[in-house]
Amino acid sequence: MSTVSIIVPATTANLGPGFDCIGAALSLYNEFQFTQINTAETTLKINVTGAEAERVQTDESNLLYQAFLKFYQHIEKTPPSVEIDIKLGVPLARGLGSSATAIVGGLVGANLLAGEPLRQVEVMQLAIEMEGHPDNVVPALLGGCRLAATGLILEPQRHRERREEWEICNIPWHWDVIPVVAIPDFELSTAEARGVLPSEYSRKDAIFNAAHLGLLVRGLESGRGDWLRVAMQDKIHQPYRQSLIQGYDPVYAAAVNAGAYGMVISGAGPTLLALASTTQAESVAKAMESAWQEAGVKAEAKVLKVDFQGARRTDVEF
Ligand SMILES: Nc1ncnc2c1ncn2[C@@H]1O[C@H](COP(=O)(O)OP(=O)(O)OP(=O)(O)O)[C@@H](O)[C@H]1O
Ligand SMILES: N[C@@H](CCO)C(=O)O
Repeated sequence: MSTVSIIVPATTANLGPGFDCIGAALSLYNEFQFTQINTAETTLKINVTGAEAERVQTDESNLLYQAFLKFYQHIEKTPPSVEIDIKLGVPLARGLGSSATAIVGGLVGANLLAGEPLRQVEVMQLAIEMEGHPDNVVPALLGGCRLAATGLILEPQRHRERREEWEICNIPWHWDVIPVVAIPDFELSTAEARGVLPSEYSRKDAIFNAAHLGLLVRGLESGRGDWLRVAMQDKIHQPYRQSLIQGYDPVYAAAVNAGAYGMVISGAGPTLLALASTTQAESVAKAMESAWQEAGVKAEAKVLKVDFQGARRTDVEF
């Protein structure tokens, strides 16, 4: 009987101007344990613990198990019978990549149980295909802050039109840029938050986001607050989603007045992410939590760290 235990970090996607292309892994974790059971027919048992455990499916529709099945389908092998233990540490539908932890966790767990027939880049490709955008699953798998660009590779010599490949680059994160998340007690599904976005944008908005994403990358790398203050703005998703998050404006004002470089929606929300210096992070967290409570919303603010390791085994010492 084989068992593998892994943890997968939460992630915050977009970081303002990097819609669907940049994200960072954070020090909040979901834990997954897979125990292979030797039985004739394929059976499944899923146990879920932690806050909101009752919200996670325990049958074959479970997203972690769906990723597990996708892996075995990809390697053209019959999936083994398995008992899965899920310990939740990442809140659901809050913009912290809970679905990405399930997709990455299912694929990584299956790869480990199967003796690692796939390389990490192949697992990453399957994860992006499942989620539909790279900015949560890539940092959840690899750790750190990651920028993903898809290059359409022309292969004229083979008369094949295009092969889409992802180019992933690590974005160095300065030690004095601290992620502060304020997690409200209401939810906003990614599907709903994507549904309010326009399908086309002006050239002016496209140029605005291109410039601000470049400045964001340099600001994260250098720790320069003057660059981050300007960089954390967006024309692609924030203007359409802010109204879905009750209290956005007062929480933004409180965060900046408490010394944050800036504040954005974490992923598709409703969690709000502020970036602050080490000395300001705690006061920014308190200010965001108080502002939301004054707006009538119960929220919990946490000063986190960037997780630079990504999904990893916890049952063996390396
Ligand atoms: N740890 C988990 N294990 C198994 N399934 C999960 C887990 N987390 C989320 N899911 C499932 O993934 C699906 C989407 O979850 P959720 O609503 O949290 O994702 P979302 O809308 O993408 O929001 P976010 O990714 O910001 O958390 C739901 O069916 C949920 O049950
Ligand atoms: N880029 C995605 C992230 C979802 O977590 C969105 O904002 O819809």
